[in-house]
Amino acid sequence: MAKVSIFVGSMYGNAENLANDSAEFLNKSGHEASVIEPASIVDVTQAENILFISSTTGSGDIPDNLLPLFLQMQSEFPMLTGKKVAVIALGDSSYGDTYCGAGKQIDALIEELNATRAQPRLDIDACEYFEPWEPAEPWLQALAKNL
Ligand SMILES: Cc1cc2nc3c(=O)[nH]c(=O)nc-3n(C[C@H](O)[C@H](O)[C@H](O)COP(=O)(O)O)c2cc1C
Repeated sequence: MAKVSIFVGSMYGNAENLANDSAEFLNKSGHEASVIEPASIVDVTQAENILFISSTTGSGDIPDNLLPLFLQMQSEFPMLTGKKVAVIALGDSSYGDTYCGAGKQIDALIEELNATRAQPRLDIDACEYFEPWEPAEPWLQALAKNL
């Protein structure tokens, strides 16, 4: 059993729903997952394992509800050494170069913070999947084994 803190960035609820469904799935898989919202830097430093689930807004930007935490992580730079961290990015490939920009920014930051990647990032394209759960489920199944 592993404890997983889920941090979510969402404008219109897609990533939010996926975060809640992911917590339920991980709990059914025998882990102890919860969506932390609003989250502060202390939630990050105290987390055992972390799952970021974020959509992209604007032009490759991080949603307003996750941005303060992201900026705080950038400025305070809490090392994530020894923590297993994974990222699910929601986006839309019709946005071109900024596709999944928020998830990519988070992914780059956790790399700099020396996190152990539990899984390669999952990018979910709204053009391809109407329902993000479809690609997320097998990815979460693999994550549940890696925790
Ligand atoms: C105003 C707006 C801007 C967006 N900008 C981007 C973008 O730059 N890159 C991208 O991949 N997706 C972009 N998207 C697509 C969303 O990330 C995608 O629809 C996602 O599923 C929304 O999830 P949410 O409801 O959790 O915010 C944008 C969507 C909207 C409405």
